Amino acid sequence: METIRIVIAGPRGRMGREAVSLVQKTDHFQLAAVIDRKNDGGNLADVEGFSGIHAPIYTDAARCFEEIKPDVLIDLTTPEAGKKHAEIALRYGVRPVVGTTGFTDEDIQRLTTLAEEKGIGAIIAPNFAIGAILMMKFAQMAAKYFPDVEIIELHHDQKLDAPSGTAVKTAQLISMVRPTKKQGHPDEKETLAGARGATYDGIPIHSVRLPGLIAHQEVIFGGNGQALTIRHDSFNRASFMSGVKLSVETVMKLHTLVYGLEHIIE
Ligand SMILES: NC(=O)C1=CN([C@@H]2O[C@H](COP(=O)(O)OP(=O)(O)OC[C@H]3O[C@@H](n4cnc5c(N)ncnc54)[C@H](O)[C@@H]3O)[C@@H](O)[C@H]2O)C=CC1
Ligand SMILES: O=C(O)C1=N[C@H](C(=O)O)C[C@H](O)C1
Repeated sequence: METIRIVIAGPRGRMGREAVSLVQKTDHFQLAAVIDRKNDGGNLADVEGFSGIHAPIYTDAARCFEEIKPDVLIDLTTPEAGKKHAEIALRYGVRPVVGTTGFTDEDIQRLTTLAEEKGIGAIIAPNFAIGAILMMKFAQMAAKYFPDVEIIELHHDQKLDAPSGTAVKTAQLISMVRPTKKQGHPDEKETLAGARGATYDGIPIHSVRLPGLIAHQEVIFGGNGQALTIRHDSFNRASFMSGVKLSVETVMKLHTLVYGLEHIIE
């Protein structure tokens, strides 16, 4: 198998650390460089917690891609940085695998157009965990029979974006198979603003943020005299890594942008 040269943006973050470790232990992956907010010009090996892992550090994505010419960028940063990095990567012919969430439909459309112009692959994956992909697929299946649904996503309290990328993606998949409808009583009123949550195409989404949590989601369907709950839990960030590995391998064979691993995991 040919070696895939990878740049990781956000290596010191919770997900970035796992990704560095994944690349280190995968024979056909090579950590070519990292993009970090600090330590420009330094080496990852000199950063606490990365002893023995040699990779040049860049704060400027464009300069990194120009000098390193990697095959793939794995971005695990913040919504603002992730959008910028993905766009610069595509402009330099580097295939982005974006785990960072908080992208709007317009962001995804812009990156899709750019990937098409460049004729190279890109993946935006709101969730890399296989169980989460299945949860979303099962939810889409169930929505054909249970059109009334609410999503509750629960995450650690350091998360920047709400609702989660996974919750938005779940709502998008559900709205593909059910007609738009207003749920609840037609005359319902919130006596406390936000009580009924955010809505995506009429689907309420509720975001919980608490210390101690990692990443969890329930999709609750209500029907006549019955309810169906589909739940997924990530108890650690290693749960996302098989999806990161698959995405890096797959993006090398793509010529367009894929949004969501449900298109890859059949
Ligand atoms: N797709 C998936 O399966 C998953 C996605 N995520 C997403 O991944 C992203 C990162 O999550 P965490 O690791 O928990 O966050 P974190 O806050 O632990 O890490 C983010 C890292 O990005 C770095 N960063 C910020 N701006 C930067 C810039 N301009 N250049 C380089 N580095 C920069 C920060 O210094 C930090 O080290 C979030 O958007 C989160 O929603 C998280 C878990 C799973
Ligand atoms: O920030 C996180 O932690 C996670 N973010 C992703 C999301 O927004 O859906 C994926 C997972 O839920 C963990």
